[in-house]
Amino acid sequence: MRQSPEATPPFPAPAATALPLPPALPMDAALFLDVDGCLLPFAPRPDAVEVPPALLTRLTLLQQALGGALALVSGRNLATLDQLFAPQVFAAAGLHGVERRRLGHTGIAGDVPPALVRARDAAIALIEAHPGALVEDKGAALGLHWRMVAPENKAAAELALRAFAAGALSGLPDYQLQPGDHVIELRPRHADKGSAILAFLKEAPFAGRVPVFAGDDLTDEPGFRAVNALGGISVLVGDRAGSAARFRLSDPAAVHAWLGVPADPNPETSR
Ligand SMILES: O=P(O)(O)OC[C@H]1O[C@H](O[C@H]2O[C@H](CO)[C@@H](O)[C@H](O)[C@H]2O)[C@H](O)[C@@H](O)[C@@H]1O
Repeated sequence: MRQSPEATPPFPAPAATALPLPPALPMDAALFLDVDGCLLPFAPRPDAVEVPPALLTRLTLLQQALGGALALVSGRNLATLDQLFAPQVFAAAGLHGVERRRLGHTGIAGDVPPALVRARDAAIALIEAHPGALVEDKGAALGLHWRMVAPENKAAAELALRAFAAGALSGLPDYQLQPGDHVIELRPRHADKGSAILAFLKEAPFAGRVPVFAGDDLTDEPGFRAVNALGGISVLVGDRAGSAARFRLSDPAAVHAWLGVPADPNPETSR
């Protein structure tokens, strides 16, 4: 995976592949799971992902076995997470920790500043010049994607979208850039995945349990640091260098195996 300039550590980082496999999931875990790139393999577009039935069944069983202490912690918004994982409803943090909802509670959606609406409209106009690029309107956050741009045009599209996002940020004082896998996002900066995990851990049924968090991308790093500080289990998915995670799984299929999802007899449908 190519790293964004924002992610470049100031010193050579240990190879991610040197990290050990995580231990078996403790039954007193408070389990926090990133979605894209961790539970689900990447798809060409944000709306092209599907949750395999076996994964949904296993997450539901784990939620029960852990006394409800399982939460999705994602860059997607809560409404999209609920659509993806329907008919199940999980405790969840959305928009990289900005939205948070305990089971049985209603999540609070962030306000959408007018400058973000203007940025969305300008981004929609901009991507006309970059076929394959797309704008993901997440309400209080905005994703600019270039995964589907033709290989020969990808670098130019990435450059243009990153420059556009950096420019739009100047009109959004409470926002920050969130680099991700073939995406740059504008999102509120008052929360992150670490603060969301810490907030869950102050409440039942998460409080007093061993925090466990698996994720793949830069947005997951604050979550890894929060879990590490509490002596929990942080699991990098993939081989991104410079992660604070202490354990590693190679891909979503390995995450499924670790979580106890029965193997798919037809792997093409779940990868
Ligand atoms: O925190 P996550 O649950 O990992 O969400 C991070 C972003 O994931 C989505 O984008 C990524 O996945 C797409 C579907 O596989 C892919 O097409 C895209 O290239 C990836 O960047 C989602 O669309 C974003 O809103 C999330 O912030």
